[in-house]
Amino acid sequence: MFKTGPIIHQDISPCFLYGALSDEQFVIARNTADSAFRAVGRNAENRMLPFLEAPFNEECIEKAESVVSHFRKFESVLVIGTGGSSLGARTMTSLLQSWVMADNAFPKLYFLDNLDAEIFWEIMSIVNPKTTGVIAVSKSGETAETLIQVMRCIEYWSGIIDIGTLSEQFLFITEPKNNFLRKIAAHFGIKCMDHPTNIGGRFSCFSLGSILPPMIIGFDVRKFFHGAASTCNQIFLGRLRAPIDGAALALALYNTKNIRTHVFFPYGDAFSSFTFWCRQLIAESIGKNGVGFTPVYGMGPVDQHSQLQLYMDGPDDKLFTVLFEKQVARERLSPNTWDFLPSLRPFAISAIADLVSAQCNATCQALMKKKRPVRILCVHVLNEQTLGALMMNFIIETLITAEIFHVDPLTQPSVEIGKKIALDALSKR
Ligand SMILES: O=P(O)(O)OC[C@H]1O[C@](O)(CO)[C@@H](O)[C@@H]1O
Repeated sequence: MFKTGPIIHQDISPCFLYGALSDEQFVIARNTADSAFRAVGRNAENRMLPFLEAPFNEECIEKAESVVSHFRKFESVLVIGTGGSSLGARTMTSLLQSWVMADNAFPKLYFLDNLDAEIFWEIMSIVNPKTTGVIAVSKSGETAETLIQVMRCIEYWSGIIDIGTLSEQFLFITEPKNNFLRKIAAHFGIKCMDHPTNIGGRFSCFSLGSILPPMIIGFDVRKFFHGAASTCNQIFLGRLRAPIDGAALALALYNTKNIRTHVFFPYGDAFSSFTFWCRQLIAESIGKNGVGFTPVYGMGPVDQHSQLQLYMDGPDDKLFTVLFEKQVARERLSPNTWDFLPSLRPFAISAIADLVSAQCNATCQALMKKKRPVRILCVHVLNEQTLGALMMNFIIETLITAEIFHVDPLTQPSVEIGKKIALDALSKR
């Protein structure tokens, strides 16, 4: 059964307890965030935000299902794509990868999302083209990192398998436009599936190119969609204020404390890819016209031992979002084994999950005592449903923040400048 009702819990009270922010400062920002939220609601009603509708649409799941079993036959699947054409899929996959790889039931997924000659050729030396599928995802079909890796793969595969069977192993997901990926597909007879033209990369986590790779390794996408759709409903029905209050908090801190940095500090490795996805969402959607928040990634507890000193005692210019999953104790303790070291009794009588939870709490308390603004986002368990809820929550929070700062969240015009310079330089070789 799917759980209904809010499945994520946000607590912003730590910002007020020790005076990082006053109630009055927050209330002013909350009024602004409320009217920005109403504007987002109007845009949604006018169907200008199709990605909010995406998790209500099973058609996309059915399209993915039509090719999932084909790709499950391979030993390995390479997923080529970058930015929003990879981060959503990676985030979903990271929930499963560890146990899936352990039982070998599904292909091993390799994400070629960065471009690195060493890693690319290392992966080529590991996989067997005869038993490896390739999925390339690019909305534009024109992204340099994606194209060059697709081209090298086709050359490499052609040297080993019959070129006529490339169509069996390759699949491209791209807009239905006459882009480079489509042209390559037409030339080699490779199957193409449509990426929605009206949904940009970082908002495409509920679209085919993002859901297909995790589905190949057993991700339950229906639960994921349900988590996102029910959270979307809760928010627009006024039953979940988390994204509105999150945006209000950021605005209040921006105005009163000049805060421009947003540190994500999750406890739980499974949050790691999610945080990278959030980073693109916040950076590309809001960072324009001289405004924006610089998203910073940390991971607890490990980064307590690298970044926390700065966060506690360095410049007071950051908002901290601590993400926490209530981890369950998995071990049977045998405290008597450690009777010879009485000082270690706290660890002898506690599970690893208990220590993680205590450390998360301690970090929040310590930051609060230093009057650093902290909000805590907690899920009971990080699974497909809560991940969908979290992603929807941050998408809506980002839309509200963009509305507050009068920037268009759907574009990233400045990224194009560098792309053009790189392409011009290569063309002159
Ligand atoms: O899906 P595409 O068109 O290959 O784009 C990949 C990524 O590149 C960008 O356009 C710019 O970095 C991102 O917004 C996008 O997610």
